[in-house]
Amino acid sequence: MTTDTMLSPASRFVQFYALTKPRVVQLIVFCALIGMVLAVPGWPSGAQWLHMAVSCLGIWLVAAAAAAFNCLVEKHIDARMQRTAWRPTARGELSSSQALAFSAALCSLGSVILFIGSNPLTMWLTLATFVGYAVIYTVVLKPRTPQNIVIGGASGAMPPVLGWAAMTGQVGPEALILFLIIFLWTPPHFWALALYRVEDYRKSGLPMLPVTHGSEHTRLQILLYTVVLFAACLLPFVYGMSSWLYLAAAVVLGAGFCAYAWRLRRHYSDALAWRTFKFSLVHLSALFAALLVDHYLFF
Ligand code: HEM
Ligand SMILES: CC(C)=CCC/C(C)=C/CC/C(C)=C/COP(=O)(O)OP(=O)(O)O
Repeated sequence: MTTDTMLSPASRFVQFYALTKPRVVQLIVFCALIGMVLAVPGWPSGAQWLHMAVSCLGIWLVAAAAAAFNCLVEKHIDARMQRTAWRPTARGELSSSQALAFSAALCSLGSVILFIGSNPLTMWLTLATFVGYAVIYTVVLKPRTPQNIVIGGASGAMPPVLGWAAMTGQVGPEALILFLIIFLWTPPHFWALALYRVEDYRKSGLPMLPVTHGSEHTRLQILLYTVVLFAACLLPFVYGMSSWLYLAAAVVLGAGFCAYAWRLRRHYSDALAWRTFKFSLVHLSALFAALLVDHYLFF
């Protein structure tokens, strides 16, 4: 085993970077950016682009800090699950103090950037989101209730609210509509993954829905949430935030998610659950991309 002193700086960087759950945080920041874009009528000025970039950096840093704190808190749980056992904290390659210092540094830097480069409200809301995910979800809810990801999903749904606040200094109804969409998207997103990882979660001792209530109940919940999500995704058009282009995307993507959920309910397979999980990522990414394109074409 490579000792700490033998690790190159690049290898050490890779270890710390892995704690930030980069691909998750990438979509988190993209959703925050869409909140920023929708808050600014028309094409942004140079100063507004700079403001967006600085705000995205601050949000990325705090989200990365939250993910790293989650890895620290769950290192023993991660070590018991095949999907997460590779993580540097689970393998003991990074100590708890190293992970804590890394998370604290990212969170502090991100907070200062938001306070100075964006506005105090955005900093406070982002810190509240950090606490919501890293403490309320990870420490309080996750080990105790199968509703952990529904309640904890509120923190994951905050990015568009943060983006809107960054550009306006307030929280508008448009931002809350985007919050609702991600809030309703999270349960089918996660429960599809939890279905094919159910044995992993059973070993971990975590009360995820497929473990506590079984596959059939979970698949019904996924279907119910995707149907409600379909309706919620129409709200940007109904509220006048978006036009026909977005509506078409919302209908096609929402119908696709409902179709996956319906098939999963009727004929379960791990392969279909995995494809449903992967489609959830396509759904949210493409939906928010449609908001972006629609905004610049019509607003
Ligand atoms: C409490 C809410 C959420 C839970 C419990 C959850 C759970 C998960 C889990 C367990 C994975 C697999 C990660 C891995 O195996 O490394 C995952 C992947 C992912 N999640 Fe979520 N998620 C949540 C919310 C979100 C939100 C709000 C977003 C973005 C807006 C998001 C974006 C992603 C992405 C992009 C991936 C793929 C990561 C990869 O391919 O490595 N998730 N999610
Ligand atoms: C702006 C800001 C502070 C954002 C924080 C929100 C955030 C980072 C949400 C991440 C969502 C997510 C991947 C949860 C999975 O956690 P998990 O512990 O269930 O996943 P795991 O089992 O893969 O560790």
